[in-house]
Amino acid sequence: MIFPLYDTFQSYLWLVLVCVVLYLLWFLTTTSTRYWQCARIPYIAGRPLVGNFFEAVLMRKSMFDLMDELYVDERVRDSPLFGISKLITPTLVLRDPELIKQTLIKDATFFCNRATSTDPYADPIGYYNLLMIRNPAWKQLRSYLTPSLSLSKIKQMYRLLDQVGADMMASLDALPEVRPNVRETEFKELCARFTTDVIASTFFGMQANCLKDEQSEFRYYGRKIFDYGPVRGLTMASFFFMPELVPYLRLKLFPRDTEAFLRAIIAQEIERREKTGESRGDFIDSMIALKNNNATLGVKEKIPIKGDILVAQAATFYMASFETTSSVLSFALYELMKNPHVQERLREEIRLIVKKYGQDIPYEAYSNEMPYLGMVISETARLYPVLPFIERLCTLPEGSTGYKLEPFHDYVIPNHMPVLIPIYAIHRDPKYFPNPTLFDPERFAKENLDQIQPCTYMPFGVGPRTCLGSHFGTLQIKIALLKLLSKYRIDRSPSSPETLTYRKNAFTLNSNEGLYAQLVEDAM
Ligand code: HEM
Repeated sequence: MIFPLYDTFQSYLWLVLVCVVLYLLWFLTTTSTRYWQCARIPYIAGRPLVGNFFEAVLMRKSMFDLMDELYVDERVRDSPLFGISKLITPTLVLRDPELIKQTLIKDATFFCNRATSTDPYADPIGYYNLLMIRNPAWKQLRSYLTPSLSLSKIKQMYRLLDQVGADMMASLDALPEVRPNVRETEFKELCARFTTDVIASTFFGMQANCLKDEQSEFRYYGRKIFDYGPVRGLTMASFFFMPELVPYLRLKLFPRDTEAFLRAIIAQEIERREKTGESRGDFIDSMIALKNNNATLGVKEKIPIKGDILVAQAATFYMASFETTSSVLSFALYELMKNPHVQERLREEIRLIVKKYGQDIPYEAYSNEMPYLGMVISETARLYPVLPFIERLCTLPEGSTGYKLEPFHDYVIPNHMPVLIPIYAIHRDPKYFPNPTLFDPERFAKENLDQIQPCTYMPFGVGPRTCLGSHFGTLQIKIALLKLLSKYRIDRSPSSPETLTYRKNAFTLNSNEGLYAQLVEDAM
């Protein structure tokens, strides 16, 4: 008699267990939404487990489009800040420029770290670099590396940059003509080859030859960093969505073969210079100096800057420089093709410079004598910022209860909450930039600059953790545009896309369409 009873009891026990597990799962995966229900600010409820990034995780929508949709959602569009869920983590989005200024500039000490992270033990090259490292080591590292991109260093690199610009022109001149004096090219690949050659030549003292050789190793490994197939896409997403789990998954920021390539070439170049005593005053020399001066990172644990930690610096500059710069450059060329009146005005400015200096244009002319060139680049970076958002981690002193947003808001940001600044959406908000999808460089004319509200234009980020290479990147773009437009006019080709859609599996802005155009010889 006892056995049937026991069986029934067992079945109930299983049922209860399943219910408890399901309840725990539900409880865990909806923590974030419950947090926002209790916090008194507008929020957009996410789905259990995936939060508000479901479409991006499934690679159905680009991060740019997704963030833009959240920004204009009617539940939050009148609020200076709102809550979302990054998987199961409550995440704050700041919409209001005053709040952005207050947190990321005035109180930057508490918003200097990025939430995205990797594991210092399994992935030292991915961790010990400016993009990922956290305070206090970030501050030390930034002070070690800032001199490599000072204005005087950039001026020293100018001749090398100019030479890569000449190589780019030679590669265009070598293209077959589709009609007399007309060639066709695709800008994304051209620009990536140009910016990869620049970083190799100026920072590493090497000839990458990407513009001359389609099989160049530098281009091959560079492409692999940003080529997001399903595995690499998920790896990159993990650093952003679940940095806490990254150490257990032993993931790496750089593909393993790219890491091995960089390790080999940097070690070789350092060894060569140490043997020959050659000094070029470039980034590699600064790395050798850091090593020889026994520079360290960290306060309690002092990590010597040598070996993989040196490779990490080179890898970051490689990663942070070529894709960003080539993205803005290729979108600028695309907009110039679509807006012939802007192109003509820019060519007129360039014509005067070429008339004045011939081919030997001094470095200073780029900063002082071509305002319209600067305006075209600024407008491109507004319309096409390379990142969908800037991200930070609220990091307060031990024991602090939270960061008060008063007098702007009575919400208190808890310690360790991720904070996002949706720069793409803000750049396209008609409140700050009327008729926002119109490509209009006049917005950045000297007399109009005071109409741009602080913290509404952030293509290079904001606060002390802003881009270290903004001047260097901008100079590369200026040189490439000047060289190209002084010989060619850019016209539509039958393959030019009319409108652009963005790649769903990329963290940086990249179009699905190839940016094809015709180059019509029209030398000045
Ligand atoms: C037009 C080209 C470029 C654009 C639009 C761009 C944009 C950005 C943005 C949005 C950030 C994040 C800033 C933040 O979180 O507030 C960043 C960070 C960074 N960029 Fe750039 N970048 C460009 C070129 C470069 C170049 C050429 C280099 C180096 C040679 C570079 C090196 C870096 C570094 C090292 C960081 C991390 C800084 C830190 O965390 O301390 N960037 N960049």
